[in-house]
Amino acid sequence: MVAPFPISTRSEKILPIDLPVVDLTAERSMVTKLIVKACEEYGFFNVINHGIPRDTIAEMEETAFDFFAKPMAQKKQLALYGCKNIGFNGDMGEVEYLLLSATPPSISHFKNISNMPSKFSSSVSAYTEGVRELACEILELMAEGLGVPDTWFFSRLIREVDSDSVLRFNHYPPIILNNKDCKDNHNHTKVIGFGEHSDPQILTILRSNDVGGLQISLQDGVWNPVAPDPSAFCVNVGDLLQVMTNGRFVSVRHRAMTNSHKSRMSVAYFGGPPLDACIVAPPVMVTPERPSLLFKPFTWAEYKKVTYSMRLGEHRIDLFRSN
Ligand SMILES: C=C1C[C@]23C[C@@]1(O)CC[C@H]2[C@@]12CC[C@H](O)[C@@](C)(C(=O)O1)[C@H]2[C@@H]3C(=O)O
Ligand SMILES: O=C(O)CCC(=O)C(=O)O
Ligand SMILES: [Fe+2]
Repeated sequence: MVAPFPISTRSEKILPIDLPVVDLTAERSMVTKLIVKACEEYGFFNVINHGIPRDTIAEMEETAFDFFAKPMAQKKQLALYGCKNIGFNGDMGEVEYLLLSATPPSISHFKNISNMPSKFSSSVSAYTEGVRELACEILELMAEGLGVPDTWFFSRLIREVDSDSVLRFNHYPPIILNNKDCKDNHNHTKVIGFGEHSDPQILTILRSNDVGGLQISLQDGVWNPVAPDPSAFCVNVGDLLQVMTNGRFVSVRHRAMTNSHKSRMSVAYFGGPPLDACIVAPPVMVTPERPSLLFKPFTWAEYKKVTYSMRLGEHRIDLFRSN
């Protein structure tokens, strides 16, 4: 019998890892070095002492849980709500979500969401402003660490009023499976909440509750579960940042698995540039190790169009490699 949910069936090795931890209050040159190393080796790192007030996070999380607890008929009235179908090309996962445009991150913007209490718009706005600022700060530290003379080179793109950023709330309800074939060798469920993919934008700032599920793939066929840390933000390099660093930073594939007993909730801010922004590495990223541009220049509109016409797990960045 075919299970009614996606289960990972390929033979896979599961190897838990600890992500690098970056303390934003540490000495600046140490922070920039650590970030650069983490982005080269893992494409992911955790940020602590990030400055976003605990209340801002707690309020956003509470309103999101309240929303997902509503009856299905009510949730489905909202065009921004999705359940099990991811994108428009047949991808499925054991997830329900809200997908909001995060540009511009102002209270008035989120007020336009019909049927939502004003508490939702104010808490989501405050959260979005916090994570956008955090993303900009991290992008400036990255530019500094890479020796890019204009330290606003990356952050400017998501600060622009017409930047194309997105906020996604993912809720993974618990799924209990008794069959031992549905567990990996670490006794985690093999039910896929959000399938394997890389994030297409510049930088992702992800936060989850204390339920694990995120796995990254540093090597083909190997999945590395990462422990959740609700007091930290998990930051990852998107495809565009890989292009703008001429391949020095890696946009690493990842996925989210469901838990057998607890609900996982994650909130991801995807910092994206304006649609007409030209994506190309600055001259300083062309070095003896990378003597030419690895990718052809393109606009975000061109890349986004390709991304949204493809399946979640496809390697879209390969289409833009220089010959
Ligand atoms: C299947 C798809 C969903 C997605 C658009 C796409 O065609 C391929 C990329 C997917 C992704 C992954 C990261 C983000 O969650 C997202 C919002 C994005 O920008 O690219 C999703 C897209 C989506 O859910 O619409
Ligand atoms: O829920 C998670 O931890 C990951 C979600 C994710 O990768 C995404 O929304 O792009
Ligand atoms: Fe992702």
